[in-house]
Amino acid sequence: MNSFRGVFVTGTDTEIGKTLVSAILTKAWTATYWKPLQTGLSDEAGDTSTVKTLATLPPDRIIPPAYALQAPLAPYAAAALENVTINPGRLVLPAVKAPLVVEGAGGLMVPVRSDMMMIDLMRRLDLPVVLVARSGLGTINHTLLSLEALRRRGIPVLGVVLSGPENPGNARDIAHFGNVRILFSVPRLESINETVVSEISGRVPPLCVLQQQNSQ
Ligand SMILES: Nc1ncnc2c1ncn2[C@@H]1O[C@H](COP(=O)(O)OP(=O)(O)OP(=O)(O)O)[C@@H](O)[C@H]1O
Ligand SMILES: C[C@H](N)[C@H](N)CCCCCC(=O)O
Ligand SMILES: [Mg+2]
Repeated sequence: MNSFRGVFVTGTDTEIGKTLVSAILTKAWTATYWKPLQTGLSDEAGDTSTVKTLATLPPDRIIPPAYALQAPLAPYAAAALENVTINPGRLVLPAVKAPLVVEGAGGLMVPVRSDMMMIDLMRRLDLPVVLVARSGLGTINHTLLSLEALRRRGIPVLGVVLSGPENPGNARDIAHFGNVRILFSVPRLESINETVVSEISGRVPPLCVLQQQNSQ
């Protein structure tokens, strides 16, 4: 496992807060950010520009997407609409010194190719996973299902980040039943900017500490 190479940020859903969490982690670990598969550019500026702004990243700490597609769909469907073939050879870890924060698109079982789901890409990149989940009702099921899918494939999980209003009961039960660390929580934010990202990043444990804890 490329343990010290960084993490793969996935989530229990799309629009769950992966980009915000990726910005927080990139800031906290002075990491390099990469969103290999960006879709939905017809609707949004893209996660790369969001993270660049929120984490105040210099250009050399951003890797452009391998694929930047228009339709707000899974990469497999968005690529088909543009007659683009997603080449696995372009979905390999870039050779950078800093730790990488790699962000997926949507959740784990999102089609990338007819023979590849997002979870298969996580396996190929061989990075430990940070799983972003909602904090509220319904999240226990979604989170435990995601953890089961990851563990069945031998994909190490660094921990879970809960996004939304504080919910100590759900945090406790996810940690217990999922046998997983809650890395930190992101409250429901009125405004999202560099200051907030910097403040929350101060609560993130160092990457090397998390990976040492994971290897014990
Ligand atoms: N804690 C939060 N408080 C308030 N708004 C949030 C929070 N987290 C995320 N958002 C907002 O919710 C929307 C979706 O979040 P985000 O883009 O991070 O989702 P995502 O999981 O990265 O989605 P995708 O699968 O497209 O990458 C964004 O407008 C974001 O600013
Ligand atoms: C467009 C969206 N914001 C993401 N980039 C892609 C999400 C794909 C979700 C597919 C699915 O689970 O139904
Ligand atoms: Mg995102």
